Amino acid sequence: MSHQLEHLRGQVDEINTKLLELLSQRAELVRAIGDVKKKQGINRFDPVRERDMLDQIVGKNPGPFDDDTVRHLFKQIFKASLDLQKQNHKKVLLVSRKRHPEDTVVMVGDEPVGDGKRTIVAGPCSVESEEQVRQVAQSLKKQGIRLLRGGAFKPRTSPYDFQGMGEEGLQMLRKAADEYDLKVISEIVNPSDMEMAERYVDVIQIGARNMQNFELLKAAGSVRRPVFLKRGMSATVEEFLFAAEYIVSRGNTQVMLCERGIRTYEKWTRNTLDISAVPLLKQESHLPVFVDITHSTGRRDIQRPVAKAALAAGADGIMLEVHPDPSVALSDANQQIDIPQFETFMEDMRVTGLIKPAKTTTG
Ligand SMILES: O=C(O)C(=O)C[C@]1(C(=O)O)C=C[C@@H](O)C=C1
Repeated sequence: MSHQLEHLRGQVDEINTKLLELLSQRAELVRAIGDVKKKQGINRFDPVRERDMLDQIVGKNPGPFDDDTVRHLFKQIFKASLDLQKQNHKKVLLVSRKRHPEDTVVMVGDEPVGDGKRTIVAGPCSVESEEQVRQVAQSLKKQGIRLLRGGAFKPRTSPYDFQGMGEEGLQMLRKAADEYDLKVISEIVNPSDMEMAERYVDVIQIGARNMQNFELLKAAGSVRRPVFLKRGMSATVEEFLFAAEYIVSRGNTQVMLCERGIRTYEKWTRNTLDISAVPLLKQESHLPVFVDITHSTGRRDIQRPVAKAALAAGADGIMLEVHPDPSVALSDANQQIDIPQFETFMEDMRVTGLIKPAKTTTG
């Protein structure tokens, strides 16, 4: 490099440093302005002030930059300043990892979830009979799985479809779970049912259709049971986290998140599994993250690779539907797997090393 070029660059370096110092000083002042504005309830963005400043600056423009370029450069500074003011006042959510860097381990009775081992939640879409639930519970026990799911209150698209067995269904789930030392997870759709649900279930599920039912979320925030919150079918990841915040901000910190596919134009799957939501949720939040492989795909033939993808992407667990005879199921007959298929599925998961071998084989 010639001496002359070196010298000129040296001068530019010095100016860069000065500019940065000045920009940082400006940023501190702007931050302080932001605080004052917040206290006084004034809008952060002030186009009139920006226009005045630009006019003043351009009026003093000595060149060689033309006025438009100067305007553009300063507009970038105003924009960055505005962002800084916003950042300063953006509330850090309770569900955020910024607030709580360690993973939350949710205790479902004596069963930890989110502690590093992968958790499987399985069971029929709907509770249909004592025998049906019992058969599935027995199969879970054989696989060393502790969390039994089953729908008793079914929010269905059509009002003419099976609506679930209600409290009687919860009783059946409890009975089967107690027989095989399992934990019950079931969806509650009405805030006034929370108290009743606490008698039968170990985990309250909030379904996709209710993810933004704020009264239900508040009610779930007040119960002494962990909550399994499913992502709404059209909810953004941010909206999903805000829904979880509703629960946690009411005092219930035991929340698990479940990605269950979102609605897109794709028709070959029931929903589109948003696999990127898994690492995003793990990054942004400290709560355990699940993937519902049944609802996200709506088909049996791709459940295994999807389960593997979910676990490889960092999910703490997966949820799937198992029915003794799916072809006669009262809901979601096309997507549930039967018990032999479930056993093969579990075997495959173990071979990959993603799921640990079953501890218990009795029952
Ligand atoms: O002066 C203000 O009210 C500010 O908030 C500061 C500032 C700036 O960067 O100068 C930032 C954003 C507003 O749109 C206008 C000006």
